[in-house]
Amino acid sequence: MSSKLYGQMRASSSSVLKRLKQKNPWLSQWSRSFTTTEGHRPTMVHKRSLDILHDPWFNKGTAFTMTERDRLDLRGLLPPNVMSTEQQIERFMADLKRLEVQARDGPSDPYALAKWRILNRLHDRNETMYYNVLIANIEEYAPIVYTPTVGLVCQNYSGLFRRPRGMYFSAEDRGEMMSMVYNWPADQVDMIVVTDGSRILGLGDLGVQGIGIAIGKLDLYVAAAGINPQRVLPVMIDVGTNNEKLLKDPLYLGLQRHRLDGDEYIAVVDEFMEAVFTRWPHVTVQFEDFQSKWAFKLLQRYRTTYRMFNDDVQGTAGVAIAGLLGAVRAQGRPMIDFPKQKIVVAGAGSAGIGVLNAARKTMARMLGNNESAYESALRQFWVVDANGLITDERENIDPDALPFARKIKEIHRQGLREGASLVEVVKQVKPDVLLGLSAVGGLFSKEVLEALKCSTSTRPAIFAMSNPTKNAECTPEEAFSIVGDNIVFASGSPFKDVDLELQSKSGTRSAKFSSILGKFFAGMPSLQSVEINNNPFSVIGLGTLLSGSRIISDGMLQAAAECLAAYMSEEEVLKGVIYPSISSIRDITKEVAAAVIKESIEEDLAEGYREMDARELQKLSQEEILEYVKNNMWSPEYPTLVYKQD
Ligand SMILES: NC(=O)C1=CN([C@@H]2O[C@H](COP(=O)(O)OP(=O)(O)OC[C@H]3O[C@@H](n4cnc5c(N)ncnc54)[C@H](O)[C@@H]3O)[C@@H](O)[C@H]2O)C=CC1
Ligand SMILES: CC(=O)C(=O)O
Ligand SMILES: [Mg+2]
Repeated sequence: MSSKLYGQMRASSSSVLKRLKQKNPWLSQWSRSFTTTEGHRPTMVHKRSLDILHDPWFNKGTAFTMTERDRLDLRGLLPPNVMSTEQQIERFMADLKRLEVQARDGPSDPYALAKWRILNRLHDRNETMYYNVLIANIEEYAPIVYTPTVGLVCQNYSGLFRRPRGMYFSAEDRGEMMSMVYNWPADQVDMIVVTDGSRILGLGDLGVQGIGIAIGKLDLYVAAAGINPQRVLPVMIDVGTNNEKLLKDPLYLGLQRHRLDGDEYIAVVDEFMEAVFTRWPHVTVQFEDFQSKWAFKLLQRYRTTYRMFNDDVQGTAGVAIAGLLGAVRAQGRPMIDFPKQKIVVAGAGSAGIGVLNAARKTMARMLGNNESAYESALRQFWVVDANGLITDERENIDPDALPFARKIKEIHRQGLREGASLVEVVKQVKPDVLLGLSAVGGLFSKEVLEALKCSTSTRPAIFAMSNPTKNAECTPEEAFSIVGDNIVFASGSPFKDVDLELQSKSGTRSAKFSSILGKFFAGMPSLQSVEINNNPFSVIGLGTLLSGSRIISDGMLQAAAECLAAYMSEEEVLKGVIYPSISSIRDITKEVAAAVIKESIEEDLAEGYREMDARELQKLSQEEILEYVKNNMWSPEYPTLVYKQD
């Protein structure tokens, strides 16, 4: 193509772009956040021709310039019109939006799986564009790539599986993992999310199909925490499944045998950990959706030797603490009043116990951080599991739940008993907070919510944290319509906006609730409803990576929680808005990651990252740490590609 003709094409594409922007204001917003790569150092690739088009890390599709097409032997392999990134996204979005004409209602969206498929295909062919689409539309598509749709994806994975993503280590690979790990093409991996598929969201054992959760979480980490997608690795450890349906399913993709247990199970996970830390010594490994039986054991086993954390135990706890402190502030009280809160927790699994341990620790610190503070904090919790209220009369009590078992004498004085039902407990305790991590949809029934109306709090808080949407303990609509509008509400999965006719003293008014993705970067309420989800804790990964911390300490997790808690202004919190909007997720990430780095420096755990060694890190001021984080957050931009022979 002559340079004149090429120049005309560029000019015409810029006028097309202008017209597109007039028609679609969101495009202008997108292009502001998309910085040009002109003048940047080119990226060397060892591939040419079709190999590049088939590589999602390097593929730009129709956006390859004519000079690049010549340089990389792509000429003739693409339609001749060179498109701008804006045009590419416009074309893609037009396709995706076709499904949305009658489907604007989030979780019950009948096209959710179709949207996931379209996005997944884009992910397979062009990662840069995929993350541009996700970042620019995070509120809308986080519920597709993550909860609730990711749950549906995992349940249907055998049918949806097309191109493999991530790595699979199975019980059959024992003895081979140290070499297998070198089959992954990237020399650098910063973040691994690993699952054994034994407890996927609230959906139970989904075996190998649980890989979807590791993929979905990492998608958000890239979009929200600015982790480089070329350096993330979703992993499935397939030790079999105890899901009888999958064991009989001829289309099931995993090992069709019952799960390994005991020492055999540990040997597989040990081998995996050794292999990945041998090849990538600086990686952070996040354990996700392991059944509680293993979640705590593996955390104890590895946390002082490897850079790892368990998101369901520790990430959930961090975000819940931020929310619980926010709920105290929403009552117009100082955070230091947290140890006075009466908290009923439904669910004593990996997530529930993780939250309880962290809440106990936070209260104890506020009460003096001594033994008696730890003891007296325990009086603030009532824990209900599948067998009712847990007391010291319970037989075969899970050791992790043991500290929270109430003394039977004390409980009798409160008019309760071992195994008391949730509604009985709420009636007698009149709690400030009712928190659900039970995986039982509708557990906060009309009766339970009616009982909460007698709460002694000026503003009771309801955290219906179970996922996906159908497992939420109650909906915001139920909570607000039964308990009243003077509550704080947060959910684990997003709920569609609802207009409620709320009876208030001033008459009937309409309230709009919206929820967004919480845990990692919780909620985006327009009134009091918000999503609370451990997602903000991908930031732990970013903070750990950039500090080069040897391990992830309790202090680093606490620093992240406190930073998240302090993020909201007094005015917002008094309105019941206790978590920031997901649309500000990258800004929150920066702040929280900086807090994690600072803590790791203070605890003398930081060893530095790339050119920033430990000594340099220690010299950084607060502003410089923020700048350092910002400069190291990945953004989706096409690099200029230059071919280099191997
Ligand atoms: N929003 C968030 O950030 C997070 C949400 N979760 C969700 O929390 C739920 C639980 O996760 P895990 O603790 O790992 O599961 P788990 O299976 O380890 O624990 C579930 C607990 O709920 C209890 N339970 C069952 N039926 C109950 C009932 N009728 N009343 C009271 N308790 C009952 C069980 O006895 C058990 O203690 C899942 O739905 C998961 O998706 C988990 C992590 C983070
Ligand atoms: C959000 C999450 O980690 C869970 O539901 O398991
Ligand atoms: Mg999880």
